[in-house]
Parts: sequence; structure tokens; C-alpha cells
Amino acid sequence: MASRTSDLLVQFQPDGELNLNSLGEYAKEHVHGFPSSPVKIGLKQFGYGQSNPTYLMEVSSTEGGTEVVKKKYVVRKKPPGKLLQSAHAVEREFQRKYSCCGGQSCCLYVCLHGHTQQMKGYDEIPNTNLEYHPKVNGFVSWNDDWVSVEALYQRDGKGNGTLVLEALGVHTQVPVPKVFCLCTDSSVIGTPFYIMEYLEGRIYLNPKLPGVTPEKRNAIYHATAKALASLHSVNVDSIGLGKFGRRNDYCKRQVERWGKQYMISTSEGKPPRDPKMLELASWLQQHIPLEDSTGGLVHGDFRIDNLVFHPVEDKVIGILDWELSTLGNQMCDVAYSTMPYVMDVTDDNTESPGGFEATRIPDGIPSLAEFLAEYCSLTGKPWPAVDWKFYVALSLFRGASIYAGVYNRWILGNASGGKRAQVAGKLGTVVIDCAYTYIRRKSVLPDHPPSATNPKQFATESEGLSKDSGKFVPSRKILELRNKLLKFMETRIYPMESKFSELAQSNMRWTVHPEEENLKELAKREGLWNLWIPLDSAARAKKLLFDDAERTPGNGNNLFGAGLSNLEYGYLCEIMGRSVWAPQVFNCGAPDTGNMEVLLRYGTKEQQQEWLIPLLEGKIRSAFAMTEPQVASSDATNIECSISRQGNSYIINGTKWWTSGAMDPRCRLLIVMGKSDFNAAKHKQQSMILVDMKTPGVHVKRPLMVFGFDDAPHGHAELVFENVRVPANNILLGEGRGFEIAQGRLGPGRLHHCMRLIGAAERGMQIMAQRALQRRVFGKLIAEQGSFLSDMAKCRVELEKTRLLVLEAADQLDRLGNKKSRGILAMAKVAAPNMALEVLDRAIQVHGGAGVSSDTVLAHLWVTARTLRIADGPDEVHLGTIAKLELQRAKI
Ligand SMILES: Cc1cc2nc3c(=O)[nH]c(=O)nc-3n(C[C@H](O)[C@H](O)[C@H](O)COP(=O)(O)OP(=O)(O)OC[C@H]3O[C@@H](n4cnc5c(N)ncnc54)[C@H](O)[C@@H]3O)c2cc1C
Repeated sequence: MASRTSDLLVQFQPDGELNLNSLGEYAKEHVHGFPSSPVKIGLKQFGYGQSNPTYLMEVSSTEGGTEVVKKKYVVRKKPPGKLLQSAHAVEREFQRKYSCCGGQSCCLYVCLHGHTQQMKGYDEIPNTNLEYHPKVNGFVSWNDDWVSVEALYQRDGKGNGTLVLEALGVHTQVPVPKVFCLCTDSSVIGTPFYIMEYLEGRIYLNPKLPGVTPEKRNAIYHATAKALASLHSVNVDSIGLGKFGRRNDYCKRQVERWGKQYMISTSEGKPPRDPKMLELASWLQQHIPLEDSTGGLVHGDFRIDNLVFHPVEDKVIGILDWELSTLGNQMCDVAYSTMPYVMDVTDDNTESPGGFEATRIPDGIPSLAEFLAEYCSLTGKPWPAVDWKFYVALSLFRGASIYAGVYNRWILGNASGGKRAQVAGKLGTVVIDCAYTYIRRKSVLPDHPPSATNPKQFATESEGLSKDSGKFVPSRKILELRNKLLKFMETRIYPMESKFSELAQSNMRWTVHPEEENLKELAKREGLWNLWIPLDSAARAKKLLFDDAERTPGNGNNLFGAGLSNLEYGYLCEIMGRSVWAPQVFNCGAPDTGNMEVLLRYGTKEQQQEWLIPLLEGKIRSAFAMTEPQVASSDATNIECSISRQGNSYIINGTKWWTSGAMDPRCRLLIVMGKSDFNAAKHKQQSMILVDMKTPGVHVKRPLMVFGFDDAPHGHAELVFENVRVPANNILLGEGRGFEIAQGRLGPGRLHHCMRLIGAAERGMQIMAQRALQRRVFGKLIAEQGSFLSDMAKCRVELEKTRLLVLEAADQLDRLGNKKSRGILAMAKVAAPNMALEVLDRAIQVHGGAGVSSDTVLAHLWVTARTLRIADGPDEVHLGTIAKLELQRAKI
């Protein structure tokens, strides 16, 4: 059952300092609309929670001789007595619009704790006990989480400032109570306090939601995820909270802070210290997530009982308790909000942790995975499986530290939670044990969010993402992956492009930048690895290698991708195509994907073990050697390289060129196409064979240049095979089956090129528009020149047409297979490079000289697109296929 907010009131327990008269006088002066002649000011205390004492202030006036309550407010103050550093910082919850004289002489600066200080040239202000720090242009204090005063009361151009509650209330849809004033003067009611709006609504004190129907429970959890998502979606910079806290190293600082506070609460003469807590601290320190700073707004105490729900509707009208709010890693908030799944926080059970996962999820409440999937979908955040253990353990660690603080305060006699604080010591031990067990669990969250098609999916609104049906509407799963990829590109790939290029132009050009390997690890951890692998190819290899697809060791580390169709991959591959450096970071680069596809589809178990697994793991790279300099290789029946059987070996002789990737120091495998029988039928002469790059007789003659780019460190090699002897079982599928394999290999691989070209064109469009909006020619921005506008619009038209064609080809490939979709594949292969060239050429033109230089990525993208009118079959060959099919249709 929900409690109405008014049900939570208990008789006012005076703390000896709270003077109602001074409170009333202060409110009259500082709260807009406060009755000017109140008859009576009454105070009732909210009896729930041990944090900052909170009161309902009822202001009565007389009407027709009767006393009526005219207005209700909430007063929230610090507890009296000596407090832990940074705890109970009510000032952090509040923000008022702070006006100054215009920046001339009276700007008041207030620190986190209500201390004030004058700045050079400003009027003297009492209560000075902080030091001005020029680096932060604010005041520094004892707390490492200090934000500069300027940050706390950021000034806009008019000398006004904003902070969290007011900033959210004024500028966002995040449900928060309206705040009226902050009083930092402890002489008024004994401690700093603030006054805010009283919200009449429902509060669910128990996250199990007893006495609530399953449907309503579902709706309440949905509303909770939505409220959290709304607060996490706030753009802090745009609402003046950009400096509300330090953005980086949030988890690291949290571990230090709560560890420190635990030590303070359990020092000599205080409650005993639990050694497991120290172990926990060290585990946390060693497992800080790589991405320790999403830098967004963090509530710090987000739980269902800190939410006020509408009196009748299942929506949140107020998020309360902002005293721990700051900027940082929002996943900490998410983990904390899911504590009921791990631990029963409702009753003072000092024996066991409980938690939905240990007991049972009450009917209607979503599973943890469903709740998280809902949140991730609403915010577009990546699925947090990788670091989930850390986040939950940190929440528990923090909880244990808070319990230790409460217990210590109870011993000192100033815990506002009264009797409940008495058992806090024992509860702390339960929490520590729970965390201790938790970090030893093998798995805490599935690798992937529950499927969007799961009928039990609890979300209603997020279904909107996949509810809209239509051929080219990506599912929620794909949208999540897309968002993750986009973020990865923005934060990891684009910032490294110039560094990768620099190395590729230096005399160390044929080495790999160490950051590339780091990024690969990160991509694996993010679940952005091997996404290109189609379901059916993965199934064959899993069966062959492990006999039991479900128990594949690779399941846990995305070795076999995310189980996507070619169509689904299309939405992701194009994002990778926006940078020439990106595909290999996700193990989705050419020619590896094509080669892995060959091994997945046609490799024997032994071949897969030797070559496929290290390729899937990203430990080695590969190349495909078909084209030969001396013959027209667009017709592969012309090739002359010989593969001849001798006992248990094959001997290879011939010259290949344009073997892409063969210069890469990690390249170990060559798939060589040659002739094993020069007298067989035209399409049965060719075979494919696996060759270790290190086999004697494999010579790299030279790297080839593409319009001046050698594409180091991967490169395109001319190779000579001189009596290269390889084991006979290196043959793929069997002698004379080379053409068959080529058909299988080139279908998806070709389409991946097209998908990437869509991305390259998108990048071109983006850079082109940015340039046009900045560059002035003959008195006008380029974006204002009519000829440019129509050119750009035409580029967009071409791009969208081609994207649809590529997606259609992917869809046909999924449904009809390689052979039947060869017509549309050929169309995509002709259309995509030509479209990308047109768009990139336009973008280059808009950049003038800069466009043809290496200062932008445009020239490299253009060059790559140009080669794709030739590589994987010249346009003419594909046009021939399209025309042939067209005529065949006409004959039927
Ligand atoms: C950057 C790059 C990377 C490459 N990577 C690889 C790789 O990793 N592995 C590999 O084996 N190969 C690779 N290639 C080679 C590529 O696949 C071949 O260049 C391509 O197949 C064309 O073969 P060719 O160069 O022998 O040209 P040719 O076969 O000599 O053709 C020359 C031209 O003849 C015309 N032509 C061809 N057929 C027809 C027709 N039916 N009708 C009308 N005109 C026609 C076309 O204009 C064509 O461009 C790569 C090429 C480049 C540029």
C-alpha cells in the first residue's frame, strides 16, 4: 500500500534549537507568496528516514473568525550536532536564483556548506573560513568533492546563478518540488535549511509494493525507471549545472569517500570495524569501470521511497532527497535504485539480506534485467553487464558506510532516525556480508538485455521504439547497439583518428598503434564485437566446434557476435564506416570478415580451431589473395596461380597483388585462390587454400599505393608464392570448389563494403554541413549560397535512396540467400561507391584546398570509396549481372 505524504507525519520532535518564530520571520521575508500575517505556524515532522530532518510547515490565517490552513511548505534542515564531512549537505539540494548588483561589487559566493567568502574587490561578507583557489576560480575546503563556488552558483551573463533543484524545476521536465529559499545562517533555526513546495501524493515505502495489484506494480516500476531516465537525460551544461561537480573518476572518489567515512565512523572508541569492509574497498579499487565518467547528473540516493507519486495516476511528481547529488557516473544511481533485487531494505532484518532475487519477485514487478532494459532503452545507454557487479557492490559498500555513520550518530545521540538507528550497526554487517557474497558470484546479469520481442517485456513506452512496424524499423536491441556504437565512435574513435594517421605516415607506419588494441578490448567489453556474424553461420561453427551451441565458451565474450541478421548488422556497420579506422576495432573490418565467413561456412573443425578462433578473438588478422597482376582478374577464371597436390601437401606457385591486409604485422593467415586442375571445367579449376604467412616461400614483394595512400599498417601487398608447401588438409571444402566459396564469401563481404560506404557518405554530409555553416565566401556563408543548398539536398536524396537499396539487399540476403539475391547485391555494390563518391566529392569541394589535404578525413574516405568501384568486382561486372537478370526475366 502506498502512504500518502501526509500519513508520514509524526508529532514534531523539537531538537531544542528550532525556533518557529524565527522560521516564520525568515519565510515571510524570503518565500514569495508566503502569507504576510500568519496567525499560526505549525510544524509536523516527517517520521521516515534518518537523513536530514524534514518538516511540514502549515501556515494558518484567520478567515471569518476561523483559523484555516492557508499554505503548506516543507522545511528541510541539517541535523544538529557534529556531522560527517559532506553528509547532510542540504545546500546541495537547493538552488535559488542569485542576483547580484551586476558584477560590480556585491557578488556573494557560498560554498557547499553555507560558508561565505568575499572575493577580491567585493564587499566583505561574514563567516569567512574558506580559501580562494585561483585554479578553480572558487573556494576550496576540506572535501575532495568540492566544487568551486562559481560552479555552485554559476553566473550567467546577468549575474544570476542556478543549482540543482531550481535548475531542474525551471528548465526540465524532471519532476522535482519547487524550492523557495535556502538559509545558510545557522542562527535562524540552528542549522542551514531550505523551504520547498509540499507535494501531496503517494510514497511507497516498501519496494515490494504490498497491497498493490500486479498491474499497478508494473506501472509503478515503469514510472520509476522513467523518472530515473529523465533525470539522467538532463543536459547539465545547458541548464547551468555544468560545474555542479567533478565529472571524472566518480567511482574512484566514491570508493575513497565512503571508505574514509567508514573509517571515521569506526575509529577508536566507536563501533567495531569489519575487516571484510576493508577487503571490499580493495576489490572495488581494483575493479573501477574503465568508463568511470559519464559526467551526467547523479542523484546519489535514488530509491522508490524517495519518489512522490501522483495521488491517483502512476507517475512520479517529485524526486526527493538531493543531498548527495553531483555529476558523475550515472550507473551508480541505477545500481542503487535496484537494491531491492539484491537486498531487502524494508524491514530491519538483521539476519539475512533477502532481496527479490533471493526470495521472489513480487507479481507484476519486472525482473532486474527487464527494469534495466527499460532504463537503457529510455536513455540510450549501453547494457551494463560488464561492470554491473562493481556498481552493485559499490552501492552496498556505500550502504554499509552509511549504516556505520547512522549507528555512530545514534551512539553520539544525534541520529534523527531515532530507534531505527539502533539496529544500524547490525544492518551494516548484513550489507557487508551481502556485498562480499555478491562479488564472488559468477554471473550477476545476462550478457544481453532481454529480447525486444519477449512477451513479458514490461515497458510500454519504450516499446514505441519497436512498436512501429515496417520493413526498415530497427528493433530495440539494434537501437541500443547503435547508440552504444555512436557513443563509442564519438568518444573513442574520432578522437584517435589523427593519432592513427600520424603513425601511419611515420617511419613506424607498419606497426599497430597500441591504442587500437586497447580499443578492441573495450569494444569486446561493450558487446560491440564480431557483430557482423550472421546467425546461421555462427550456428554451424558452434555446432562443429562445441557440439552444443548453448554451452559455447564464446557465448560469454561475444565471440560469435550478437546473433544479428545481415539486415540488423546493416544499421550498425554503416556507423563503423564513418571512420576508416573503426571497423577493425570492432573486429568487423575487411578482409577479415569475409575470411572468417569462409571459415565459419566451409572450414573443417580443425581449420576453425587453428584459424577461426584466433581471428574471432582478434588475436591475428588475415588476407585474401585472388587478384593477379598479369591477368584480368575481374574474371577469376583467368587466374594462373597453381595449387598442385604432392603427397600430403599442396605446392603453391604464382604472384598475387592487391592482397589487402597482408602488410599488417598481425596478419597470419592467407586464403589463396589458385588453380588445382587447369584441365577441369571452367568453374571447377579453382581451389582455395589456407596458407600461414610464415610458410617458407611466401614473399612480400612490395606494398601498393592507392592514390598516394598505402593504408598502413594494413596495406595492400604484392606477394610472390615460390614453391610454398602447405599441408593437404589446408584445402578449403575440396579441390575445384574455389568458385563456390567465392560466391559465398563475396556476398556478405561485398555488402559490408556498401554498408560502410553509407557511413562514409553520412560523415561527408556531416562535415560538409558543418563547414558550410562556418565558412564565408563573398560575404555569405556557404550554407547561404543557393547552388550549395541544392547540391547538398541532392546528396541527401542519393544517400537515402542508396541506404534503402543496401538495407533491401541485406534483407534479401537474409531471406533468399546469396544466389537469389545476387541481383540486388550487384545493384548495391554499384550504387553505394558511386553515391559515396558524389557526396564526398561535394564535401571536398566545400572545403576548398583543405578538402584535398590530409587535414580532414574526406580525402581518405574518398580514396577508399573510389577503390570500391573496382575492388570486389568492377562496376561493369556487376552491371553485367544486373542486366543479365533483367533480360532473363524478360524472356520468362
Ligand atoms: C584497394 C584495393 C584493394 C583490393 N583488395 C583485394 C584483395 O584483398 N584481394 C584480392 O584478391 N583482390 C583485391 N583487389 C583487386 C580487385 O578485386 C581487382 O582489382 C578487381 O577485381 C579488378 O581486377 P583487375 O584489377 O585485374 O582489373 P581487370 O580485370 O583488368 O579489369 C579492368 C577494367 O576492365 C573493365 N571491365 C572488366 N570487366 C568488364 C566487363 N565485363 N564489361 C566491361 N568492362 C569490363 C573495367 O572497367 C575494369 O575496371 C583490390 C583492389 C583494390 C584497388
